[in-house]
Amino acid sequence: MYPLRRNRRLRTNESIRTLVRENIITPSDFLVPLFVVEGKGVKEEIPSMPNYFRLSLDNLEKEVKELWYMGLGAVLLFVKVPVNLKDNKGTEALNPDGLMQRAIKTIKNACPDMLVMTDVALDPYSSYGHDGIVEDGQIINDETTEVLAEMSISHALAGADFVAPSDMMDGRILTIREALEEEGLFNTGIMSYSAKYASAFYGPFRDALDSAPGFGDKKTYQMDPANRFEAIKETEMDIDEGADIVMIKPGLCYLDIVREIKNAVDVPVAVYQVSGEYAMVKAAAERGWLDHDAVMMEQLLAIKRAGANIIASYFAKDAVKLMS
Ligand SMILES: NCc1[nH]cc(CCC(=O)O)c1CC(=O)O
Ligand SMILES: [Mg+2]
Repeated sequence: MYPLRRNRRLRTNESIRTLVRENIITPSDFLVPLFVVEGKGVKEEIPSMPNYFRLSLDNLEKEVKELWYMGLGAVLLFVKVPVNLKDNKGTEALNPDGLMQRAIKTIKNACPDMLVMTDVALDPYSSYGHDGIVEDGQIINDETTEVLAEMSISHALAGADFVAPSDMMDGRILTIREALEEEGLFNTGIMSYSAKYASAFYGPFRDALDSAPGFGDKKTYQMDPANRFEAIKETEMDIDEGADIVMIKPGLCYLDIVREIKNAVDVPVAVYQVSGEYAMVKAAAERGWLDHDAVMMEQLLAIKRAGANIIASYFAKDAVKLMS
């Protein structure tokens, strides 16, 4: 073929590189995770997540308006629940006047078109820091899915557009879908964390919400990082049960899974670039060991190239600022 084919011709300068580029990152790729806390005027930096904050409702409102102005139109909400409100069954999760429910209303009042997705899992509400109800040291599956369904209804009634179950109980998508239908909430979407691995990359997130498991680990419900075919099975089952969007989590270490699932399914695929992935880049950049912006964009692009239609990322604002 050489010299008829010289691949470097397509790399000669930025204009030709731009012209033939296969993937680009745009603001509409992002889903922005937000951490909400009680209080007024609160904007606390999360120690293991530099430049990322827990926000009280007043600051949440400001943040959401800023995101909207930047072209970021979708958020994923997490709440930090006061310790005295935690119990084994996550009772506070169903409080119609709870922090999550107020956060949803605050956003919808301030910015009605902002797409609001909510985390559905017991861990921030659980006195054990687990994603399910605990009995004799075990995480009970079916009772937990009933609570998750009630939680989903509560979020939907408060105004959530999508609920996002992140717990990995079996059958919870069907239980949630049926419960929403029964309540007439047939327009509420479900983004399922369908292939969620038992990963060590969630550490900073658990600091952010004070939600680390009080005993054991999450390996009896989250997936084994060694497994690949299981991710497809989990995802196909969630689609059959009624998931509108599926998600793979974490991102970077699991891009083989992302591509595999993208090729196998016909629903939008989301990828969560998790807290530990964010922390690694921030830490190395603080030491001057990596170029923050270049590494950030390379990682986001790799996630998109692997097949992500939606990227949940703590870098969303940093990335969009860099584009403008
Ligand atoms: N339901 C818990 C949940 N939802 C999202 C994350 C992690 C997100 C991140 O690390 O950024 C976790 C942590 C966990 O499973 O322990
Ligand atoms: Mg499953």
